[in-house]
Amino acid sequence: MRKILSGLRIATLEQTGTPYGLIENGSIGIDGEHIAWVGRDIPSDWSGIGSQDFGGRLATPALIDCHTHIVFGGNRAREFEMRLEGASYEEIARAGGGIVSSVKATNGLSEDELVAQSLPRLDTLLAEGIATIEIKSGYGLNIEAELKMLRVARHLGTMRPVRVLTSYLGAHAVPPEYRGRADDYISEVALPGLEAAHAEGLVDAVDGFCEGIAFSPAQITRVFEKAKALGLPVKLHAEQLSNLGGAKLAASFDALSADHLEYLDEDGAKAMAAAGTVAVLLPGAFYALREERAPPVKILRDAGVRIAVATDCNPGTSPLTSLLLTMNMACTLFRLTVEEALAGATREAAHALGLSREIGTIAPGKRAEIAIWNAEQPAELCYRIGFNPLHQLILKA
Ligand SMILES: O=C(O)CC[C@@H]1NC(=O)NC1=O
Ligand SMILES: [Fe+3]
Repeated sequence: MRKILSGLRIATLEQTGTPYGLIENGSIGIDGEHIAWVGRDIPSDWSGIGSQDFGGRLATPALIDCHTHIVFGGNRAREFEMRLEGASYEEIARAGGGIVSSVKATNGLSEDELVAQSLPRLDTLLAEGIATIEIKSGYGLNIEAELKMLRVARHLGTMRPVRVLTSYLGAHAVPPEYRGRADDYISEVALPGLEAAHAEGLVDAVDGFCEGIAFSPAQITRVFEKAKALGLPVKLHAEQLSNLGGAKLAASFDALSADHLEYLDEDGAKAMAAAGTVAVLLPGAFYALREERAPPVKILRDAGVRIAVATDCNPGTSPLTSLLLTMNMACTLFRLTVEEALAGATREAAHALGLSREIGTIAPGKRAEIAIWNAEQPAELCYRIGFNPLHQLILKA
């Protein structure tokens, strides 16, 4: 089936030299699930095809949230209060709270209950024009529970018109029963869990948390070696609270992305640029933890590192279910330009998921996943705080 979308200001996000790859008063030809053409003039062989006029509205690629932990049970509102009373995120984690408390809440739920608790977060995100989302495990921390989380993520993708990419995050935190024995946890849970998840077709990428309160570069290396042996791409939570060289380690495995990066240095940025590893910035966690050190955006720009932005939706450091607000935070807190923030939630997010051939810009051959906004300027998508101007999400002809 063919269809023409006309009367649009099209922010293609193609890197044409024109800001946003913008096409004024443009049209988009859709053939089935793919874009056939984009431009100001309708090709002659499309003259008899039905056209829908959008009266000058802004069109962008459908949004992509490339870093979320939306599958989890319970909430961490009490920790929010503890932080208001002066406790730090790390103190709470070392005292047995943090990720481990979400593990207890998650492992007490059945697969159906976990789906039911995660679906409202997915629906809230999708309402803002998202067509692709990455969902991590990491709140199970035993083999069966990690598999359950990934099955829930896969199931969510069958319940809504969304593409779900899963990331195995068994190396998220050391559970209490392995306290002081992180290497044993990697040997007895994280690695066999990854093998089992891969065997069941549940894993699209492998992630880890490289931090003093989580896993060392050497322990992450063991997980990444296993991922490599299984032919799986990797990504890494790196340099969030300190610099352990996680970004450089990720780049050495040609990682799809290194995420957070508040403590990234020039050496790490250069390694990321050389490997094509995308910097995924997560302003929700920076905001929620009231961090004072922002990611070194100038170093990333100067090194030529691709920059994506994502919600990092999780119960502890970023209970954020708005990619539009994330884009606003990326501009306001990290000083990204509007074009960088919008590219970060489309084109660059696609690169962070290894999907840049299929999605992330409006161009012939790409998937016909297009967000139409009640807006004219791309900046309207970033400057508002808590307003959703989505008019319509197009997913095929
Ligand atoms: O606190 C949580 O529940 C997750 C925190 C989240 N995970 C991670 O590796 N970094 C984060 O900010
Ligand atoms: Fe995260």
